[in-house]
Amino acid sequence: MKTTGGSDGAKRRAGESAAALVEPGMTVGLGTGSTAAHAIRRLGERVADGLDIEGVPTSFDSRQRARDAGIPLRALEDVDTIDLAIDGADQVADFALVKGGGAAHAREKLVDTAAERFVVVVDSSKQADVLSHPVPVEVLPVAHSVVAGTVRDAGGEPSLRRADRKDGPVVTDNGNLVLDCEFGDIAEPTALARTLSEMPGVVEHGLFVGSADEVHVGTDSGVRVLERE
Ligand SMILES: O=C(CO)[C@H](O)[C@H](O)COP(=O)(O)O
Repeated sequence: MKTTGGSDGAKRRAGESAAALVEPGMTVGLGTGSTAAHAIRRLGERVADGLDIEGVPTSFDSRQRARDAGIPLRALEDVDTIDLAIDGADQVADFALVKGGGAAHAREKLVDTAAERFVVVVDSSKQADVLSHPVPVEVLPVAHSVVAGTVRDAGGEPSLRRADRKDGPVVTDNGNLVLDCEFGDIAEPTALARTLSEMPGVVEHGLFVGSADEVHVGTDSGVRVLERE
């Protein structure tokens, strides 16, 4: 798993803080990434102590982690309600997020948006006044050149995500490709999200606007909890 952002201790504190919100009987969305992994590990410990929950993974990686942690799982297609989702982010500004550093944002958006309560877990290096992180855009493989052109027309600079340990592109859990799209400062994330969603060939993009209810920010000494009013 790629790791970005701040210290592992800060990520652990954020993940464990969110895991403490889970109550018996809940169906819990399990996010992807190194911070969400701490929440999954902690939930596994609570399950071993008798907590009765079901997890809904957002990726191959989070499913493997949850299995290893001993969390009973349900597939996304078998679930109609999710009580609480815990997921990481690449950048957070005023409850708007850029996600998809692990190329899992399509399923993450399904799970996180469906959840009654969506709790974001980050370390403080992910906080910003204005979003500026490149936006991952998952595209149908045949569409990557066309979408790259459309992104340029919209003022972005796309770059096909390449795999580290393989020649060629990253292929998502859904069999698609990812364009990381640089837009500079994103002053109006809602408008950009709509523009990206309307592009033919786009499966899902990593701008999450209006879905996060809480952000648990891990620091070197504790956790700051931000709640949306
Ligand atoms: O969106 C994601 C995966 O698609 C991750 O949640 C995001 O990349 C943050 O990861 P990490 O906690 O490892 O920094």
